[in-house]
Amino acid sequence: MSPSAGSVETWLIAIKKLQHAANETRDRWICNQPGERVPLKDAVGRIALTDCISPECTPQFDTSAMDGFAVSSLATKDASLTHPVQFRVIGTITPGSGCLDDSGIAAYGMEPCAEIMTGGRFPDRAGPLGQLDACVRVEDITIAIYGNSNSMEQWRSIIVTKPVQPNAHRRIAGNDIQCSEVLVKAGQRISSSHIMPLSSLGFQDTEVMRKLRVGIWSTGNEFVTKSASIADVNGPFLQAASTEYGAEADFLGYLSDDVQSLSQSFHSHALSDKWDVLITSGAVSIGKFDFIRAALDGCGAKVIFHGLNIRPGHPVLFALINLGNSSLFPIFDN
Ligand SMILES: Nc1nc2c(c(=O)[nH]1)N[C@H]1C(S)=C(S)[C@@H](COP(=O)(O)OP(=O)(O)OC[C@H]3O[C@@H](n4cnc5c(N)ncnc54)[C@H](O)[C@@H]3O)O[C@H]1N2
Ligand code: MOO
Repeated sequence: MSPSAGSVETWLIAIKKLQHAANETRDRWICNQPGERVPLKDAVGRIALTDCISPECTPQFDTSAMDGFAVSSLATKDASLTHPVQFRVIGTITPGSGCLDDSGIAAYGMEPCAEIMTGGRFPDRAGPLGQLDACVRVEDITIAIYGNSNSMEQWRSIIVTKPVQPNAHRRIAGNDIQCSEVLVKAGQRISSSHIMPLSSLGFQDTEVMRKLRVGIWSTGNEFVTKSASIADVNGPFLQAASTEYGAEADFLGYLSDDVQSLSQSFHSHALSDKWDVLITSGAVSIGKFDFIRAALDGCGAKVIFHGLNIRPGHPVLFALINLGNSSLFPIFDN
């Protein structure tokens, strides 16, 4: 059957048929193939084989969103320029430094505060007026230094002249990622934006499906015999586009305009199971030398569509060959 005006399908219907065939092939076969483990740096563009589940929450504990001082917000509720509140600095917390080191440091009757850097763990400490629950930014306070700079007696205090809101600049544990959250779903294409959450939870590699293997031919005696100076543009393009979409692409060479040899090439390549998808360009219209359809019919392929109401690309054809597992998807050229 040639792609006559009566047999053409709409683009939308063709895409649905294509997706249906692709989903069936994936569910029936590709998902059951063994995957491979790749380091995160090589995972972008690959399809996740399994769900990546967060083993814990991040941040694991409350952290500061600003560089400043952890104070009791309650102690600042009446703070003003005329009634400043003073806190004594009892230590410094940096990211990774863990809990506040409290070896002998005391506030000596004054409200305590802890210097805290962005990403530092909120101290589990309370002063007389309550828990050090909020961070006041370093630019919002005044620092006073007491004592002799040459002696161990030196100590610092901060002066707060405005109320600090409860939990100000405090990132709550689990705010970024919850425990058991799905970071990447099986079947999802991994993008660079997945790498940060995966890294933050200690993933160094991930399990992905093996790459789809695509075999590509260009057809036409003009390429086989090199009789004319016509450059093959579809072959290089289809390899590049397949690679861009995450496949492993092999260029299989040039096919001549001959039904028998076309049919034989399809048969042997589909049977080999070396490729998941075979793509041809050319010989798919209704010209005297357009033998793709006859060759496919000759090797028992099931044509899903041949001819769409689009221009350019009207004679495009999609077929499934069930000899091995390959789908054959010849496309037009012009
Ligand atoms: N008092 C103020 N504090 C902050 C202000 C501000 O205006 N006033 N701005 C905040 C904003 S906004 C940002 S953004 C951060 C920028 O901080 P830095 O670029 O100086 O980064 P660090 O302080 O070194 O680190 C912050 C945090 O990020 C963690 N970190 C750093 N590198 C990595 C890495 N490669 N992988 C994972 N995590 C990393 C680090 O351990 C800290 O936890 O400043 C705010 N503070
Ligand atoms: O510059 Mo910061 O990124 O607002 O958090």
